[in-house]
Amino acid sequence: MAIVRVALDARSYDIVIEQGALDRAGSHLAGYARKGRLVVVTDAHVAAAQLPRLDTSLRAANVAVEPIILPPGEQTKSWRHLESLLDDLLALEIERGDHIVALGGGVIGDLVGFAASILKRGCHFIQVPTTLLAQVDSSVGGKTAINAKAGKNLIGSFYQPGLVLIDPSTLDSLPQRETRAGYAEVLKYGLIDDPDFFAWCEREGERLLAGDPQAREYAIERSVRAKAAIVADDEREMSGRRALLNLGHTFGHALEADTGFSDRLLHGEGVAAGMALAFRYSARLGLCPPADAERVTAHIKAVGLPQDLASAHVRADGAALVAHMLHDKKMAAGTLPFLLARGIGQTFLSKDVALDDVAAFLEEDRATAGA
Ligand SMILES: NC(=O)c1ccc[n+]([C@@H]2O[C@H](COP(=O)([O-])OP(=O)(O)OC[C@H]3O[C@@H](n4cnc5c(N)ncnc54)[C@H](O)[C@@H]3O)[C@@H](O)[C@H]2O)c1
Ligand SMILES: O=C(O)C(=O)C[C@@H](O)[C@H](O)[C@H](O)COP(=O)(O)O
Ligand SMILES: [Zn+2]
Repeated sequence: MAIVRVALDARSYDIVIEQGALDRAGSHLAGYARKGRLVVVTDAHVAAAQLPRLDTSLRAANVAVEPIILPPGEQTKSWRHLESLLDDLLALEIERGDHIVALGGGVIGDLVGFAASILKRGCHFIQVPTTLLAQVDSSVGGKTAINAKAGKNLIGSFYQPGLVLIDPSTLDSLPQRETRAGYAEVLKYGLIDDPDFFAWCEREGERLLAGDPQAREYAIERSVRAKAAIVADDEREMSGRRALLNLGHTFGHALEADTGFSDRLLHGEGVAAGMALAFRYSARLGLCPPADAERVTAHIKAVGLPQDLASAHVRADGAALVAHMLHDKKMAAGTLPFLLARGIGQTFLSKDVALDDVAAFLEEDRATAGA
């Protein structure tokens, strides 16, 4: 078992990583139950694959689980589902002191975190992430959100959980495509500022994707340690440090928006293509050695993730994709700070990017990839 602390003064909390933790949920979570019950919000896939483990363990500790089961998928991060979730929580007479458990991937974590942050002006919540993406990224750091017509994650809050309980064995039931998408956010930590970790991913990534328990636990712990340190330093993305976690996301969110947030392109797939594009754009600007951009592109392709517009199945032109980027939350005074790289492990926030140049690059990149 490993415990990583997210140090945020009164909002500090632990991330517990333990193989089989769901089967010991009684000992981890019973202390958070009021009147012998815990409300657990999950989606239909996770309810089938993992909820019984949590339920059995909590029942043995005399805690009844009150489940709220939502439809799976990105479309659930919406006003409609937020409203019905809030109504369901109120019907269960949730009090401000109660803890709501988010059992699932990033969709459930982001939605439940946002609901908890506004219900009765703030109830406690606990993250029990069940996808690789949620275990290495979304369950940590307190970004909560739903999507709006105008774009991704545009309505939300910073609201930290009280505990993150990670059981890597929940990934045994995760579809391979979802594991691969989550791997993009693992790679991200190496590309931001940890070139040794990127090299580890090049050597051991296939073992991690194949479900090797040691590789999985190593990658989860190394990722959450990296994220916890960044969040402790810049909780609300004010200093620029936390913005590094957005590597590949300005491109990625625009690609996701182009697909209408459908399952044609998962978040992690958009981020994978977005990181490869960010490295190639950095190389085109003369900032990054072309060999590094090629290495990043090659690894992303080798693990079966999209690395350009064609492999992300995006047909929109550069200008249309840039129009989506105008909704990015980093936009300030009419300019969009962009995550670029001077090399692998050397990501930085640039304020010198012209969006018409980004549009031109996207068209060139599409033509080069097709050539
Ligand atoms: N808040 C943050 O810091 C942050 C960080 C990264 C991503 N995100 C958000 O996270 C979302 C993506 O999260 P995700 O990739 O976890 O997707 P997801 O929550 O949609 O889960 C992916 C799919 O896997 C299923 N699933 C989950 N766990 C399972 C399990 N153990 N066994 C079987 N099936 C399982 C789900 O039902 C779903 O169909 C996006 O909306 C993204 O914006 C947020
Ligand atoms: O935690 C962060 O900070 C991140 O940026 C993590 C990202 O992986 C995540 O997708 C996040 O939701 C994107 O944030 P946004 O502010 O661009 O919506
Ligand atoms: Zn992300």
